[in-house]
Amino acid sequence: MTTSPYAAGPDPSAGQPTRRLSRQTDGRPAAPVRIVHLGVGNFFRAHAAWYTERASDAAEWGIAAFTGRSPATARALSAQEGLYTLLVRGPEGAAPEVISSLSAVHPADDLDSLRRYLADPRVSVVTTTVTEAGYRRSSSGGLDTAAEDVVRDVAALRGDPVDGVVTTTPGRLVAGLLARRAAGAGPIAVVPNDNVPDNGEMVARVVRDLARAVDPSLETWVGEHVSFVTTMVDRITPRTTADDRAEVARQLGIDDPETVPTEPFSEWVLSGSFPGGRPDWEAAGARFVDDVGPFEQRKLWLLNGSHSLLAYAGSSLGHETVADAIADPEVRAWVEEWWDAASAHLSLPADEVRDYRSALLARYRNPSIRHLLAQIAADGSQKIPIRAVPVVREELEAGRVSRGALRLVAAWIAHLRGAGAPVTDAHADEVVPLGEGTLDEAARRTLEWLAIDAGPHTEAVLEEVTRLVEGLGARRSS
Ligand SMILES: NC(=O)c1ccc[n+]([C@@H]2O[C@H](COP(=O)([O-])OP(=O)(O)OC[C@H]3O[C@@H](n4cnc5c(N)ncnc54)[C@H](O)[C@@H]3O)[C@@H](O)[C@H]2O)c1
Ligand SMILES: O=P(O)(O)OC[C@@H](O)[C@@H](O)[C@H](O)[C@H](O)CO
Repeated sequence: MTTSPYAAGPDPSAGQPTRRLSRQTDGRPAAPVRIVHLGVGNFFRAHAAWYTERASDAAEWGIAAFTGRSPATARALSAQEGLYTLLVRGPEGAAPEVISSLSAVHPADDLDSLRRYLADPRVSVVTTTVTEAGYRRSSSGGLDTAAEDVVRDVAALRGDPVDGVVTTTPGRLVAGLLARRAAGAGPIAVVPNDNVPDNGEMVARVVRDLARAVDPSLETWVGEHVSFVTTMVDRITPRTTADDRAEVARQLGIDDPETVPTEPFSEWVLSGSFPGGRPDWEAAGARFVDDVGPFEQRKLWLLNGSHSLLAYAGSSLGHETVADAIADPEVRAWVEEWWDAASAHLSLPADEVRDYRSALLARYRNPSIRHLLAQIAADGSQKIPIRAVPVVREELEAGRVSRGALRLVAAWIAHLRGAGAPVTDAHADEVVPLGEGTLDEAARRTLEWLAIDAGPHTEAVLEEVTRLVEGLGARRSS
């Protein structure tokens, strides 16, 4: 499906003439919009948009994508009529593919278009990829009703359910669902594609909480008309670099500022119903199962957990990318130790776990993927509780003060205390102070914030965490 379309454009690669993407020359018309997506980041374009492109019925399923916040991506993608290049980077080289499944791209604040799409009975799926922080959850998992933007959204929709101006993802979903209910447009599926356990129930909860706050009868309508699908998503997709854009120019003669680099591996496991229909995503390799839980636990603990360990421990040693960090024998040993701790609590056959671990090592070592540790380090407040804490707790329940599991917590504490990648966190005000003061104080405060109650092992856990933070510091200065 590699194509070479274009209208004249600037040249990003040393004098070589290049063209810009356009549908006229690409030859593929935009499919009718039947899917709405919120959050047009790189991952969505490497994953759900790619599966939709590859569905056997792709010509019937166009996506209207909305940015998460800023309008820049909508402007850039609209200028090329939704087309963009996916650059699949494997160890053997890079293969570009022009993706055409985005039929329209809108800025986040184009609420009229969002409401219009959701009021259309032909639209039957809403997907989201807005990062863990985008769902505006409180630490209890429900909607953060104290957050200022959430308070504003509730007031706006109470005051004007038809035109109220909202900014959060739950607010935008509820605004769209109000329009759908008013139009009698029928049932719809909401499909979150972020790395959050039980993400279907997670988004159901914030939507119901916000719906109830706006209009209790809407919560009932949501219960009857909206299916929340749970997913496990996997495809390592870094930020775009100038090299990616130049590679596309070199291979296809296209200047595509919206190029998205990704790896060859991809996985999408879904559970839930689609009452209004969906694309034939299985044709592209998606799997529909009764229970996503075991897949999700395997991926979140083994992949994302080790990613976070690499991000905090690896960056504190001066490594910049996943490939750099995993090449450091000591860091690799820490990853193996983390995997040993996590693997003990996975409900999957041992040989499957072993194969998954060795496949992960190969993916991390992929020399043509430049995945920055600083990107993975962002929003630890949302990630450590789901990536590290369950394994620490399982180990404690098995009577073990697990060095392999606690190192991830220790590495995050070192990060909060200034080591390695800078702290970028939606809850920085809350978590940066956790790392302040003496190391003992920081460890106690952080374990309490993470609700790690080690009971009789409390002092042993504190000692281990302190030793591990010091160990990282010692390696740093050696
Ligand atoms: N990149 C990967 O390798 C990968 C793989 C699997 C899953 N994911 C999931 O995808 C998410 C996005 O990753 P990405 O690589 O596309 O990142 P990205 O930075 O390219 O895109 C993030 C998107 O989320 C939106 N967003 C961010 N904060 C938001 C907020 N508070 N409210 C609303 N929208 C918000 C942004 O506007 C953007 O559209 C991750 O957080 C993760 O849960 C990523
Ligand atoms: O995307 P985040 O920020 O949730 O986490 C960073 C990485 O661990 C993650 O993006 C992985 O690359 C991805 O989950 C692989 O499928």
